[in-house]
Formats: sequence, structure tokens, C-alpha cells
Amino acid sequence: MFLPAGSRDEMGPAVSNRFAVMEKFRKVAVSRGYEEISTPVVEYATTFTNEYVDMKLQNMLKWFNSEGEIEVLRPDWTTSIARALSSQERKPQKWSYQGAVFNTNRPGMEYHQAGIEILHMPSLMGESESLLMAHSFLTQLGITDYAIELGHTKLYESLVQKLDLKKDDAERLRLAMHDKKQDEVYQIAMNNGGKETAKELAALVDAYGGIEIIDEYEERWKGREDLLEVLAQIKKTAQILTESGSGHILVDLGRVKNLPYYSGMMFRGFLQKTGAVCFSGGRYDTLYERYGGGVSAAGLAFDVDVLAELYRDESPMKKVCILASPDTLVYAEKLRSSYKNCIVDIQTHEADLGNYDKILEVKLTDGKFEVLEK
Ligand SMILES: N[C@@H](Cc1c[nH]c[nH+]1)C(=O)O
Repeated sequence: MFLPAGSRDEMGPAVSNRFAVMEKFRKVAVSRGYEEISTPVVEYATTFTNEYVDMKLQNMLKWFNSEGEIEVLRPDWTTSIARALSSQERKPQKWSYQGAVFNTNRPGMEYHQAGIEILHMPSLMGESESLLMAHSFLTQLGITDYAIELGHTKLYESLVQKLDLKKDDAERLRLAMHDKKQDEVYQIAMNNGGKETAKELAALVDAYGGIEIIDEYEERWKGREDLLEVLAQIKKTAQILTESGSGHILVDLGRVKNLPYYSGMMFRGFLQKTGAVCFSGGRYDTLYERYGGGVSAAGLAFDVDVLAELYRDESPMKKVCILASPDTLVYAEKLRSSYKNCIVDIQTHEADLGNYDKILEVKLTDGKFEVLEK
């Protein structure tokens, strides 16, 4: 009633689990050599709607500023970070970040990401590091049953090039491909070009599953060096991940971009229990063209809300409660230091005492302090 539709308050474990996930992320990122970056939550809309990024204004939380320019609440970290880093030296860089992103399409409008961006690293190094970092972070969170899905923008895009598609049809086809609507993909392709391409694209809808799909497509695409090169990249990445003990690997050769700026390999992490996407990312070299020249760039972002929902503290601290009054508070405060690595909560008798491992009461009788265990 007192909040705009979609906005919500959070309290208790929903908040503490999120912070716990964020703390673990920070530890892993810092230990792998990432520097930290933060950009403002309010940006110009054009940072995200320009032709290089091409995100949809309709999904952004926006208003006019006093000069009549549209400002938005950050809908995407990757684009903001590209803006912020556009004038940096051209040498390998690894950045990590965490915070809210806003999108009117999502329930709650505000959601939380923790992510990494890797710049000026040779091809495959950025992709592999992103995924190895994901593995290491998920392992720290105790999540081992997840799958990594690998795809690449160039497969679908090079097949579609053979069609003569207007902008609207191109978007319809992309959506049909994204939703894996095979009949619709076939029809749109048929109406805009040749039967051969329609058949190839329809088949690509099903090119989803274990890594062995690559072998099948190596046969199918014999002689098409550009496509074979992409398959080789996916295969090499899968091999690096498998040899490093990372999650179960899947490929989706028919995957289309979920964000307009991807320009190479794309990846997602799925939790096997729920099927939820817990991270998403890819290569996006062309995003930097807006700022004067492409840059080798890859990264990914974790959905902190999805991870927080799963989070369980494996070794929770013991909870000690000390019951005190204004007369015994100073003594109780000193008593805290006797309980190292514990949560020490000073409370009064009105507190709910059901949730502690130990309850003590400080009593003052005839000028003497006494500690009683309850
Ligand atoms: N910004 C992307 C994730 C990403 C980070 N770097 C590259 N991609 C997203 O929100 O899904």
C-alpha cells in the first residue's frame, strides 16, 4: 500500500543470505586477482539505448532530468562498466562488482547481481577464466550440482545471413529461436529465403544437450571453416572446464543472444535442482566500439537473489544470549569477550529465547555480579 507496485521490503534471512553470498563472492574475486569497481545507479538512458548496446528503453526505470534528458536506474552493469573503463589503458584487466540492477520486466523490478568483466585478454582466456571463477565461487557456496551451457552468437547469425530478413522478421525469428519454437522458425525462414536455410535453422533448434552434439555438427558442417572454428572454441572451453573439475557441460548451438551486445561465446549456469539460471555471460568485444575501438571483453554476472535463496550457512556460529538490565549492562558487555567466534546477543527477559545455544543471566545482588546459566 505504501510502495509502488513491484517494489518490496526484505528482512531477516532474505537479506542476511544475500549479504553472505556477496561476501563469499568478494573473497573469491579478490583472491583471483580481480579489482573492484562501482558505477552510479543513475545513468543517462543513451548509455544503454545507443546502437552499440541497443537495450530497450521500455524496460528501464526512467524519468526526465531538469535539462529534459532521460535518466535511468542502471539496467545493466556490463554496459556501465564499459562506459567507465573506456579510457583505460589497453592492458589485461579483471574487474568485479556487485549491486542492484533494475528492469521493469522482472518481478520486484530491483534485483541483485555480482559479476566480473575481463578486458584485453586473448580469446578463450577471458571466457575460461569467467567460467573457472564461476566454478570456484559456486563451490565455495556449496553448490556442486549445476550445469554450464555453452553457445555462440556466430552459429545462428551466420546461418541467418543467407536470409533476406526485414528488421521485424529478424526479431520474430530470433524470438522463435530463443523459445525453441521449431515450426515457427521453419516458417519464418521459409517465407524469407530458402528451404535449405529453413531446414538448417529448424535442426539447430534441437542442437541442445551433451558435448557430443559438437561431433555431430563437425560432420554436418564439414568444409564450413567459420562454423568449425566456433565449434573448436566451444570444444576447447569445455575441455578446460572438464579438466578443471567444473560442473556438467551442455551445449546449445542454436542459442541466440539474450543481450544485444554479445559477439562470441555465451554461457549460462543452471542449477540442476530447480533449473534456475544462476549466472549468465559471454564475450562482447563490439560493445567497446562506441568508445573508439573494439576491445577483447568477456564476463558474467551471478544472480545473487537465486543464490541467496539456496544459501545455507554450513558452519553457523554458536548463539549466546546474555540477559541484562541497565544495572548489569556494563558487566554483560565485558562478558562478551569471553565468547570468541560466537554471536553474543545482549537481551532482556522480554526477548524470544527459543533460538539460542546458551542463555546466561547477569544478576546483581548486594553489589555483586553473578552469572547464571539458564
Ligand atoms: N550483464 C550480463 C552479464 C554479463 C557480464 N559480462 C558479460 N555479460 C547480464 O546481466 O546478464
